Amino acid sequence: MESTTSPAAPHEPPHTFTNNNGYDASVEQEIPRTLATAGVGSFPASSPEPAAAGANTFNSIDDQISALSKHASKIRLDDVKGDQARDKDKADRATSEQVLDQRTRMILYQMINRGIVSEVHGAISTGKEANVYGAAAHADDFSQIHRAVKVYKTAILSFKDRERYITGEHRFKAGADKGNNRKMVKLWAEKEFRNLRRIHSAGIACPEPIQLKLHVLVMGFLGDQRGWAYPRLRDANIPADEAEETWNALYIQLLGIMRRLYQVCKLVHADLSEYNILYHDKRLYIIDVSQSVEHDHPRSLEFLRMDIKNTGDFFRRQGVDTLADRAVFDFIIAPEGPVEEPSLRESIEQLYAARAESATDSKGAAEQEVDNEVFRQQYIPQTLEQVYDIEKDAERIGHGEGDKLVYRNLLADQVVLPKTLDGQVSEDQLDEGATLDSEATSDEESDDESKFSKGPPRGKRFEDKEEKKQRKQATKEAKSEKRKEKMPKHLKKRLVATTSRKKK
Ligand SMILES: Nc1ncnc2c1ncn2[C@@H]1O[C@H](COP(=O)(O)OP(=O)(O)OP(=O)(O)O)[C@@H](O)[C@H]1O
Ligand SMILES: [Mg+2]
Repeated sequence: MESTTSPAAPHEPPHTFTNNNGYDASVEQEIPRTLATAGVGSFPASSPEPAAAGANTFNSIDDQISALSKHASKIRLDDVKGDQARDKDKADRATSEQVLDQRTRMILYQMINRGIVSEVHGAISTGKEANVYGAAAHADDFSQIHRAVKVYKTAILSFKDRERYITGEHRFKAGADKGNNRKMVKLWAEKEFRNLRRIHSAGIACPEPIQLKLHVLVMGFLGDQRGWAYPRLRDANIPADEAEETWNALYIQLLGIMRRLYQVCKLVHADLSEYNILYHDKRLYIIDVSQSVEHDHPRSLEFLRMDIKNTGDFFRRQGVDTLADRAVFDFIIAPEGPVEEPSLRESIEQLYAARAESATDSKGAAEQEVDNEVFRQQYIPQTLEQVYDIEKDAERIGHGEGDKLVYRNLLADQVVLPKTLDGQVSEDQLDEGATLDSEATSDEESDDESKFSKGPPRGKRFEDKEEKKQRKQATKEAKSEKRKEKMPKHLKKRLVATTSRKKK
């Protein structure tokens, strides 16, 4: 059994878990204490609904609260052991911070009621922005499985720092109210959920997104049967005798993931490091994707460069002979080339081979570091409008020096030139007033990811005013034409009734 005293220990489950048998008896005795923190008896007699709501509404909310409160004993957060081995400060903080507010509790009760989770227990991790709790659930065959519940903190200021990830992100255009913390946090949770869904469906190892309600996200648990979460890559316990080989392979695996993330999911992680990758059995799992941005984010390439630096630094510290940051960057954003394993791995191997053949190979580590530094300082334009001196760059291309441009790989890509990828119109464009309302989308949201597909520049702000007017007029006329052809309701009813009678 893994020991929690080792820095490489996975997160310890807070309760002894027996398959099909829930948690051991010692835990049950703690319930009264939890009930007290849950404040079950102290739910307001009536909910602070608008005055317009009638007495019936109050009653039904009361009924709902008392019905859901029966699940109070299934939330037991007192026992926080998860982080102790890894970070004592964090574990201390956990004890004071794990008390959930009433809104969060109600969301969890509702999820328990719907069977999304059957119990929520101690924190796997407590952080500045979110706590992640372990949870149990019943699988389709009634066996017990584990889930993870990420609860974003609604009363935090640190989300304000995140503004750089939002500005320019089209999915945040509607609904982002930077003055409203709760709303912002809800958007972050929603963003993480959507990103996870996209990453998961691209076959990249990550938690399976299961359910989202406001600031509470339920996902698949990355850990073993007994409820031990996999360690972060930073804490991975790799035996010394296979360290070199394993670290090299993991580095190559990660480059493949980054390219796939960029090309298939159209995302840049934007906080990728050994802290946001979990490790198990030679496999990397990508987590914490709430800040991940789309291609059209004005700083996505800058974030990509940062991800390359952070992960490269980590692997260099493990003794891996890494590729130059610029080579990795080019590999990830090149529109041509494979996006599937094992071809991804093969093309990385080719990069190593090409490096070995090239004249620059004689460069030592120090020189490579200089190259990396130059690359990190370089300005990366994201769109044509941002190109600093377009004439000069065009001249360089004319002189056959196009390959010196940082954005050369983007020249053929839709990121730079505002053209349609495949003529698809994105959902955003269809629905001007689209909001990222998780309440409306979480439960019933279809798996249709077309709203994320890249079309021409987002929004109708690129549209000419006159064109816009004409378009609106045309839509209006088309609608009124359609109305003319519409069969009056009473006639339609009669027709339906007679034809169905005939069938019988
Ligand atoms: N699906 C999961 N399964 C198992 N463990 C998880 C899962 N998701 C997260 N964790 C654990 O919880 C920790 C925190 O998760 P995450 O990185 O998503 O939160 P965070 O946004 O970084 O929180 P903060 O920034 O506030 O620390 C991770 O390092 C990982 O150990
Ligand atoms: Mg994290």
